[in-house]
Formats: sequence, structure tokens, C-alpha cells
Amino acid sequence: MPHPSAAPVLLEVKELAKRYGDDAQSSTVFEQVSCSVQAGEFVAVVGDSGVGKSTFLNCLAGLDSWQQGRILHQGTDLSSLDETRRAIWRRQHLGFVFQAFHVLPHLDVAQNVALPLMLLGRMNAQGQQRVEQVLQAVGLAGLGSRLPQQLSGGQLQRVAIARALVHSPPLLLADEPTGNLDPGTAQQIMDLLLQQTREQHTALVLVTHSREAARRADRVLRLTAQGMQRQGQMQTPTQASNA
Ligand SMILES: Nc1ncnc2c1ncn2[C@@H]1O[C@H](COP(=O)(O)OP(=O)(O)OP(=O)(O)O)[C@@H](O)[C@H]1O
Repeated sequence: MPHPSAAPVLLEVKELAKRYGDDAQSSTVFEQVSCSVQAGEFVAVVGDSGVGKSTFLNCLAGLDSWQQGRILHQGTDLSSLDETRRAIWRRQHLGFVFQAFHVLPHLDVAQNVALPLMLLGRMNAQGQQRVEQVLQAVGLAGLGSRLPQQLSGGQLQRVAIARALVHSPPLLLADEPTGNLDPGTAQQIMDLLLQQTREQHTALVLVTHSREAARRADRVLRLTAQGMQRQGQMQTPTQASNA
């Protein structure tokens, strides 16, 4: 695997600002947020509770809107895509692991994991094999026909990770994927996430409060209301805008 510093830039965020409310009564969540992520790189995003980490991740996924700035994925400006094209772009380029799993209760484990392939029209014999391969990789081999209600929290999070990786997206966004888990299971989930992203050369942007998880990142970025800074460094505004 090439070292991240030699890899091309996958994601660029330029002076992003997010506000809620209308002009008369708006409240700024964050502004002047800039950063970039290279292919295959693992970036942890940390910050105080309520500072806007989940909001930032939702913006990166094109699931939320912003008032100023740009988000570029491999040079494509997300705001240039209408809703339909954004949805297609998400299917092809993105995996998202939510804190609350978001596993569909009426589908079995294999069907949940297969969803991205079905949406991409890739659920043929090869797709079936891929589902089995990913289930095995996350330690759920043999559990494909179980319903989500028959799984533990750690197993459900594994389903969510398998589903986010099954279509080999270049970018994986994960919002506190270990937040609901005990420390032992949390570590296993982090091991798995890292192993899978390293093997598939997927860039990983992980929002976390966990020092343990952040410690394993290639880079840690701290989100504040005024911008994004590389953790552990005092930066000039110019350096921060290049974080
Ligand atoms: N729909 C909304 N309308 C108004 N304000 C909102 C809305 N959604 C979120 N907020 C506010 O935006 C801010 C950022 O929320 P967000 O969930 O992104 O923070 P966070 O850093 O992920 O928090 P935590 O670490 O506690 O999960 C919070 O102050 C929250 O109250």
C-alpha cells in the first residue's frame, strides 16, 4: 500500500460554513472549516460535544446542506449535483457507518449487507460471493439468514460495517461507530474497520470521542466553531486552512 502522503487527494473541504435557522435568527454551527483527505488515509475528527462533528460528516456525504464553502470529491463539487445525482454518487463512492447502526429490521443480515450492491445493480452470483466474503471478514460467517433482532450490539455494528464496505467504496464515513459498545467490542470493531479499510485502500473519516480510536489514525483533526485544526499543533490560519 502506498504511504498516504504519496496518494492522491480524494476529498477537499474549502472554508465550509454551516448555519441553522433563517437569516433573522440563524445560529452558526461552524465556519472556515477546511481540510483534505488522501486516498487510503485514516483521518479522525474530534471535538467538543455539540460542535458539529455529525453535521460535518453529513455534509461530506451530501446528506446535509451548508451555506458557504465547497466540498470536492475527486474534483467533483458536491453542490453542483442535484439530489438524484448526489444519491447516485453516494451509492457509487461512499460507505457510511452510523452510530445507531441503521440496519433494516425486516431484512436478514445478508440482505442488509447486500443492499448497496442491489442498488448498484451488482447483485449477481459475483455479488452473492462478495456478500459472503465480507460477512466472513467481519466475523459473521454463517449468520447471514439471521434477523437483526437476533444479533448483539457488536454484531449489528459489524453488519453496518460490512454493508458500508461491500461495494468497495473509495471513501468510508463513520460516525462514532463504537459509541454504543463495551470497550472490548469497541476495540474489535476498530480493528476490523482498520483492517478492512487498509486492505481495500479505502479512505476513512471517523468521528469519535474515543482517544483509543483517534490514537490509531494517520491524522487527527479537531473541529471547533471557528475551523479545523490538526490535533497537537498550534497553527497559523494559513496552515489550518491546509489541514
Ligand atoms: N436540525 C437542527 N436544527 C437546529 N440545530 C441543530 C439541528 N441539528 C443539530 N443542531 C445543532 O447543531 C450543533 C451540532 O450538532 P452535532 O450533532 O453535529 O454535534 P456533534 O459534535 O456531533 O455532537 P456530539 O459529539 O454530542 O454527538 C448542536 O448544537 C445541535 O444542537
